[in-house]
Amino acid sequence: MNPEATELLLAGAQELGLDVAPVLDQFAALLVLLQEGNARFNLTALKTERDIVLKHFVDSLTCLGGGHLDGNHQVVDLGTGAGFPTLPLALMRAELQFTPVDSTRKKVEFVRATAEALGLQNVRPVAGRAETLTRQPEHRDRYDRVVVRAVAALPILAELALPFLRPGGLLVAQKGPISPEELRAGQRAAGELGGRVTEVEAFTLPVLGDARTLVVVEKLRDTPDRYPRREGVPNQQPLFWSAK
Ligand SMILES: C[S@@+](CC[C@H](N)C(=O)[O-])C[C@H]1O[C@@H](n2cnc3c(N)ncnc32)[C@H](O)[C@@H]1O
Repeated sequence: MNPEATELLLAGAQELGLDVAPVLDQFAALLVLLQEGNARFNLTALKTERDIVLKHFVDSLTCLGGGHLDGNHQVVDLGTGAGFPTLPLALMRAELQFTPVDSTRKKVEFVRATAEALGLQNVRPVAGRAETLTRQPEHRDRYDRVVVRAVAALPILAELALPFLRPGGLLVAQKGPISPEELRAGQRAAGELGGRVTEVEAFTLPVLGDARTLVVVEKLRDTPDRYPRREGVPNQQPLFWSAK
C-alpha cells in the first residue's frame, strides 16, 4: 500500500475511533488481492489505492458505528459483492462470525479465497439469493445481525434481510442519503415483516465527507411465512414503495 493510502486508512479509521495499526499488513494484503481480482474479473469499479482505502475499507468500517455489532454475533453480510463490508470488519473484529452472501458465485469464490489468504477464520461465504437461502432452515431465523451496504432500497432490504434474523436480531444497513419516502416505505415494510426501524443516523464518511446513513431495524417477532416472496419479486415490487 502506498504511503498516502496507508496514511488515509489510519486517519480515516481514527476518525471512527478505530485503530487499524495492528492489522495494517492484512489491509495491505487485501488491497493487493482486490487489485489482482479486479484484473482477472471486474469485481469493483474502484481501482486506485486511495479510492479502495476510503470508499471500500473506511466506508465498510463505518458499520461499527453505534456499537450495533459489538459482541460475539453471527452476522450475515447480504449482497457482499467483493467482500464488503465483511472483509474489513472481519479483520477488525475476530469475535464476529461472518456469513457473506451473494447471488454471484464468482464473487463468493473471490471472498472465500481472499478470506483464506488473509488467514481469516471468521468468514464463511455462501452463494445464493437471499430469497432462497432464507427458505432453508439453516439460514432462517438464525442470525444475530445482518449488515448490508449498497444493495437496495430499505423496503427491499427489509424483506431480504429480516428472514435471516432471530427475533431480537438487528439489520444494520449502511446507506447513502435516504429520502423521507424511502424511509417511510421501509418503516412500513419493517412492520409487515415483524420488525421496527429503531435508528436512523446521518453521518459523513471520514476524509471525503460523503453523506451516509446508518439505518437499524430490530426484528421483534417471526417474519410471516409468506416472506420473502419468490426470487426477484422483492426488487421488482418493493413493499409499500413504487419509486425505484
Ligand atoms: C452493488 S453490489 C454491493 C456489494 C457490496 N456490498 C459493496 O458494498 O461493495 C450489490 C451486490 O448484491 C448482490 N445481490 C443483490 N440482490 C441479491 C439477493 N437477492 N441475494 C443475494 N445477493 C444479492 C449482487 O450480486 C451484488 O454483488
